[in-house]
Amino acid sequence: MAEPTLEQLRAQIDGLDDQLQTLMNQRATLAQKVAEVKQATDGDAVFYRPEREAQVLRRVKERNTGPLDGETVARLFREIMSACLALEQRMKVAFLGPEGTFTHQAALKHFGHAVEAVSLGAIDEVFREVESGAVQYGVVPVENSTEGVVNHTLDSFMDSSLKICGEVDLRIHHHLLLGEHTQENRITRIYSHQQTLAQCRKWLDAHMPTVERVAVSSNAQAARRLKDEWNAAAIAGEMAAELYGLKIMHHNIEDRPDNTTRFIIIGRQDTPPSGQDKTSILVRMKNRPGALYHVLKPFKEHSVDLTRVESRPSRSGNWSYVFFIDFEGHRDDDRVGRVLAALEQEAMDIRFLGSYPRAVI
Ligand SMILES: O=C(O)C(=O)C[C@]1(C(=O)O)C=C[C@@H](O)C=C1
Repeated sequence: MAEPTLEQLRAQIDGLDDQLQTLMNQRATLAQKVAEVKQATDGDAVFYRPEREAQVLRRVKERNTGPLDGETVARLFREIMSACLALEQRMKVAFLGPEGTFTHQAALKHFGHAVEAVSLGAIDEVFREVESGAVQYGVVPVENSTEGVVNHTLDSFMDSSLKICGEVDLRIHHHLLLGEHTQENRITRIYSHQQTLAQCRKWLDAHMPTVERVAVSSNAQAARRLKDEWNAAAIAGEMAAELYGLKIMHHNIEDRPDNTTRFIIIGRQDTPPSGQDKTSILVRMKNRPGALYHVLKPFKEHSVDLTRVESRPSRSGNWSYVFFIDFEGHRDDDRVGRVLAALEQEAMDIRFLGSYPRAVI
């Protein structure tokens, strides 16, 4: 039989597109009905449901047979759900700005593009806006695989009652960016966030040892500066390059190719179990010998896997320590309940920061 012609193949694509569009609208109509049910059962209805979204996306990946890869199909479904949720409620999500930061990218990766993303200047402002209800959720960086924790975020939790309701992992690529008037051999200054400069230290030492490195408040801020400056370069990601119309002179100049940053989503509600969850807590201990041992023992005894332990001096006196701990499981799981009960006996104070679905995309 003869191969189908271009016209025939396109006619088949048109037919499938018609069906896809009808199905997407049917799905959206169901989401609107879900919104009515939520509103009927609760006057103060919560429309965004992180546990359900994680389950939907996991199912997408599990049933996928290709040729599109699971990650790609999940991203498409991410956008469909984002658009469906926007019909239920147009959500405002604050992030550590300015626009074009990796936190901005993380916010859109997690919520899709149908939310109103609100850029704020500092991590504690993001916390404040979520607390006041001016926005429903916030996105802040928490941990970087090269430089460790983002201290501002951990500190903000010490004074806040907000809950973690999700996490996002982002592969971070840094590029050397130039404005249109600057020649590479004329660069005298390089702007970037202090953590980014640290993450590209080896590349900078090898290729630009004499150029001054200037730390600014964010990579996007560094990119934005190039508009008004000559003989300067910035290190930032692709989104900042696009947003501020800059040339990428050198791609992927980060010292470690597996450089990832972890972000968290903060909100005001608790999240029910999704089946594959993590929990974060803050534990305050007396500064006595073996404090860390006493914190970790219950996890071993009840076979709960830790994913991160950070210790910080407490700000409320010299005699206590604060541990930020992430582990596998949900607060409603029996094993996790037993660990928390055991920690209650050991600690001066425990604060539950949230149980939330493990990142899916
Ligand atoms: O299942 C729900 O609760 C819905 O509102 C539907 C839906 C979806 O589009 O699948 C939309 C938003 C929620 O965050 C979760 C899922």
